[in-house]
Amino acid sequence: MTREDARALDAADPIAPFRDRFALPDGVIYLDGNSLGALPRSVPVALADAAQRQWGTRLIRSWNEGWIDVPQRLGAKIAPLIGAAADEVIVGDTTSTHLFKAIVAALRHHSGRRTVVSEAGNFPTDLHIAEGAVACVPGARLKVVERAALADALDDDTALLLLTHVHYKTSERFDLAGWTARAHAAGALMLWDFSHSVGAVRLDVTAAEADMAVGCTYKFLNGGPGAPAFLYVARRHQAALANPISGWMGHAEPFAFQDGYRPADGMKRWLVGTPSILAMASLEVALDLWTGIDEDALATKSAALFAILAQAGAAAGLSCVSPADPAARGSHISFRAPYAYALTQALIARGVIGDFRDPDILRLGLTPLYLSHEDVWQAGEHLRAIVATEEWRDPAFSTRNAVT
Ligand SMILES: Cc1ncc(COP(=O)(O)O)c(C=O)c1O
Ligand SMILES: Nc1c(O)cccc1C(=O)C[C@H](N)C(=O)O
Repeated sequence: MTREDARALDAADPIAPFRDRFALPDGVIYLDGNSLGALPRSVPVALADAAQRQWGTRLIRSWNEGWIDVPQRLGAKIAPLIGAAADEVIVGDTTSTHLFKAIVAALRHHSGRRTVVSEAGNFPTDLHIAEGAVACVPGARLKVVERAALADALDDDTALLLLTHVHYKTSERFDLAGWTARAHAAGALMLWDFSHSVGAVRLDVTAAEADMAVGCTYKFLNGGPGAPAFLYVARRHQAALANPISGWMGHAEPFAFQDGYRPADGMKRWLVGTPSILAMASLEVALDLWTGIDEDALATKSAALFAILAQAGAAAGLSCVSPADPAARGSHISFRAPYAYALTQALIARGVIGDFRDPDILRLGLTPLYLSHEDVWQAGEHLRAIVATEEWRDPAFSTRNAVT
C-alpha cells in the first residue's frame, strides 16, 4: 500500500464527505473513536441552543416542549442502528446502570434459575455489575468462564447469558444470532453489551431474537463524554420484565405524585430519574448524522482501514490479536507487544492517538465516518518507523497516566 493507493481509495469512498461534519484538530490522526468518539460540528450549536434558549429562555416550560420525551425520542433514533423497533429502545443512565437493571430483572423473571453466565475478560464493568446484581437476588450466582467454556457453562440453572458482542481488547465478535440461540436452547435469556458494536458493525436484534441489549453512545455514536447509554428490551418481554430501580420517571404517571410504584407500559418503565438534558442534546444531533448512512459502505471501509493497519503492523513485526475475518471482528485493531504502553505513547507524541490496554495491547479504533484511508496509511507509517527505530525506548514514553 502506498500513499497514492490510499488516496485512490479515498477518492472512491462514498463516506468521505462525512469527515467534514466533525471538528478534528489539525495534526492529529484520531484512532480512539472506539473509546471517545470525535466531536460532531453540530454538537456545540445544539448545546448552545439547549443551554441558552431551551434552559435560559424557556426555563421549565421546556419540559413540555420536548424534554420529557427525549429518552424515547433518542431510543427511536438508535433503534435502526441495532435492528430494533422504535418502541424497543430507551436512552438514559449509563451502560453500567442498564446492565444492573437488566440482570436483576432477568433473575427475578426466571425465578427457578439462579445463574448468570459471562465471559472471563469481559469489560470489567459488565462483570463488576453482574457481581453486584447477583448479590441483590437471593440464591443467585455469577459464573465467569473462558470463551471456549461458555457453551458448556449453560445449563438448566442458567437464567441469563451476558456477553459483550465485540471484545474491547481484541475486537473479537460473537455471532449474535448463534449465541442468542444457544442461550435460548438452554432456556436462558440473552443480554448483549453492544458498546463496541453499535455504529461499528451491522446489528439486527430482531433477526437474532435477542432479548435485551445495552450500549454506550460516546464511542462510535459520538454522543460526547459520558453521553447517556441505551437499553433494548424485545417487545415480547416488555410487560413481564420489571425494572428493579423503581424511580419516579418509570412510573405510569410520574406527575400524579403517588406513594406507590406502578410501572409504566413499554420502555418507559426502565427510566429511573430525570433525564440529563444537556447530554441528551449533544447525543441527539450526533445520532442525526447516521440518517441514510449505507451500512455496507461502512463495513467495506472499516475492512479496508483494518487491512492497511494489519499490513503496517505485520511489516513492523507486531502480533495482531484481532480476527482476520471481517465478520468475526468489530471496528478496531489490536496488537500485542511487551512494549505496547511505550509504543502507544510514542504514537501519541507523533499525533497518532490510540490507546493502551493492560497489560500489553496497543488498540487502534477505525471509525469510517471521519478517518480517511490516507490518515490510516499515515498512522501505519508512524507505527513502522517507531518500531524500526525503537523510538518507543525513550524513557519519556514509559511514564504511566491515570487514564490510558
Ligand atoms: C463493553 C463496555 N461496556 C460498558 C462500558 C462502560 O460503561 P459506562 O458507560 O457505564 O461507563 C464500556 C466502556 O467504558 C465498555 O467497553
Ligand atoms: N468510558 C471511559 C472513560 O470514562 C474514561 C476512559 C475510557 C473510557 C472507555 O470508554 C473505555 C472503553 N470502554 C474501553 O473499551 O476501554
